[in-house]
Amino acid sequence: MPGKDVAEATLKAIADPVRPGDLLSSGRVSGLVVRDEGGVGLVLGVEDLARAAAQALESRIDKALKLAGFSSVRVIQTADRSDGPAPKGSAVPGVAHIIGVGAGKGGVGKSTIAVALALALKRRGLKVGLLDADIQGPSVHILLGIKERARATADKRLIPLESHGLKMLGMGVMADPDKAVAWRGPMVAGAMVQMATVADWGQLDVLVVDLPPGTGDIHLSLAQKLAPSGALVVTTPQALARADARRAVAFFEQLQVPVLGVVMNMAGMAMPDGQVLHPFGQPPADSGLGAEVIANLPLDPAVVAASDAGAPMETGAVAAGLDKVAAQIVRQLGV
Ligand SMILES: Nc1ncnc2c1ncn2[C@@H]1O[C@H](COP(=O)(O)OP(=O)(O)OP(=O)(O)O)[C@@H](O)[C@H]1O
Repeated sequence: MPGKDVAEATLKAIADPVRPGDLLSSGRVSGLVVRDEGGVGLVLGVEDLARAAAQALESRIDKALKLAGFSSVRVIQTADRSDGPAPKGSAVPGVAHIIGVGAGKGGVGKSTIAVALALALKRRGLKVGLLDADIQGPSVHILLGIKERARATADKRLIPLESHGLKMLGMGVMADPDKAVAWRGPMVAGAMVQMATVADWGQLDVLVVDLPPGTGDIHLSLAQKLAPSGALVVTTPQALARADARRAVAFFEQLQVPVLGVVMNMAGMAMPDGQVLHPFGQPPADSGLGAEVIANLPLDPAVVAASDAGAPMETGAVAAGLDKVAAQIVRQLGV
């Protein structure tokens, strides 16, 4: 299976049609991801190319990478929006803003924080939906204690389930939740986009999307198809998790999804005698993540019990931390 070095060498061999240098040195291509199954994905900046030239370049990249041995090539064309106005709204009708919650590493509490963020936004009086985009490892329905399955309207639109004042959809509430386990990346991403777009969400102020860990097809599709207003990255203070979180921050930026902030989860654990333990290390003064740490949340055993009971906590230190995060996000998005 060809690796990232092969993809880079292939792109370096193609001259940029307008800028000096090749497709990599000119900054034309970013967000290069090579997947285990032999697929490759990248972001192609086309702001200075006419439509026909952009299409021609995309086909040239597709052909060259397939010739180099990649089984599938996914190119996302973007025009630079960095100087543009504030986000105008999502690509899902009726949904004002979409916020992705991601993490570089698994198990850092991303789904727990996605649920807690959705509840904090709801407490501010907003209409909030929650989409579990972790198609192959869904857990949001468990965290919310949902046992039913989603039904569809007569015209085949999915009806989100309602729980704890949120609307929710995800693979875990579909008729056959285990069928996605053997799906390839593009099918998984397609399922996420379908759940987001072919659902009757009604009017939502915010749709929170719990992304799978890492950087892959789902993240690319979120950026390309759903026009998210921003992303939140969750990590623990552990160096291993922070290294992956830094990659996740960089990936969102390459996809031109603004990173609204980083949540440092399990950043300390208060003992009954007042001592604070740091099982995942002390949060460093300079996180080096490339985005602002907007909350340090404690490790609270009550959160584990509440998660297992399907009754997420709406009080306590973690919920209070998320109230501050929600307030900041609402300000950033102008909701
Ligand atoms: N602040 C916290 N205090 C205590 N436990 C927590 C906290 N945040 C998350 N957890 C616990 O950590 C575990 C992992 O959380 P969660 O499933 O949300 O992580 P994740 O990053 O979404 O994992 P995955 O990558 O597998 O989807 C769960 O048992 C959860 O209850």
